[in-house]
Amino acid sequence: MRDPSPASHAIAVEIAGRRWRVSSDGHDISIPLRFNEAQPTFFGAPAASAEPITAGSFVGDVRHGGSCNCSVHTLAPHCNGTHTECVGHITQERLSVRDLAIRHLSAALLISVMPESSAEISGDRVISLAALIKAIDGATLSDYQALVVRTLPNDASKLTCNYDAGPMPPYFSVDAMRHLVDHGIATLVVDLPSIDRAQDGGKLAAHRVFWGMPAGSTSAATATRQHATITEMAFIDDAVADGSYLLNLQVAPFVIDAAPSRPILLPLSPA
Ligand SMILES: N[C@@H](CC(=O)c1ccccc1NC=O)C(=O)O
Repeated sequence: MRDPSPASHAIAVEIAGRRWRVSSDGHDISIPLRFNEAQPTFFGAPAASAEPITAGSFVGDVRHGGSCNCSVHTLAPHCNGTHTECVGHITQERLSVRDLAIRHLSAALLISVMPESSAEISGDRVISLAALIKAIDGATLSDYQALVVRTLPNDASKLTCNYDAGPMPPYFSVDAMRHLVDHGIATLVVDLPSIDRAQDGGKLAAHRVFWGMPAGSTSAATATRQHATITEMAFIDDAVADGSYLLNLQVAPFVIDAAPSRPILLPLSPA
């Protein structure tokens, strides 16, 4: 039998003119979605649930005598766990993440950010431009197409957090988001339920900046960055070190604005 050690699977890639070695020893940074069980929840959405189908004498549950398991699953992709969204999240045009999330492989920088107290809204914590720059810690953001943001503190409570019950979750300042756009970040992955304040009067200001839209616009024609995607409610275990990765963003092919997704980080080292 061939040696199955990870080193034997090492591959080299060139991304935007830079050569990297890729380790096949990847990290899945999605939250497992356990239907009818503990899961994250946001914005008053019902929990993702599963119900066996019944048809005549058939029941889609082997435990109840069915020949096989077959359920109807109900979920709100934006609210029940890791999902990737496209500009169709905020446009009148019904654009789908299946069509727009076409960047399957990107060079990604993983950073850990400590949100700061908001100067504008007492009690809020924000990823300000200063907090972002501190976390980037001298790395060259424009070498990457993707940014993965782990917010601090980080712990397993993010796997099942009820974001409606606790304090307002942190969110990005518009300045911080402009910085990402100015440096060409097209794929953003965060462990927050939203990059904007959960209750923001419908502004979604950071979302609009990221998709290159003017404030208040709901027209896809105004979006200068239609292929940019935002992945929210990822979970990046502390065992995954800050640094460079190849990001493989796998998204369920739902023809809607957002779908459950599974970002995989494969460690990159300079070749
Ligand atoms: N902040 C918006 C709502 C919002 O952003 C939102 C609502 C439901 C599910 C997801 C949302 N945003 C996610 O990025 C508002 O207050 O109208």
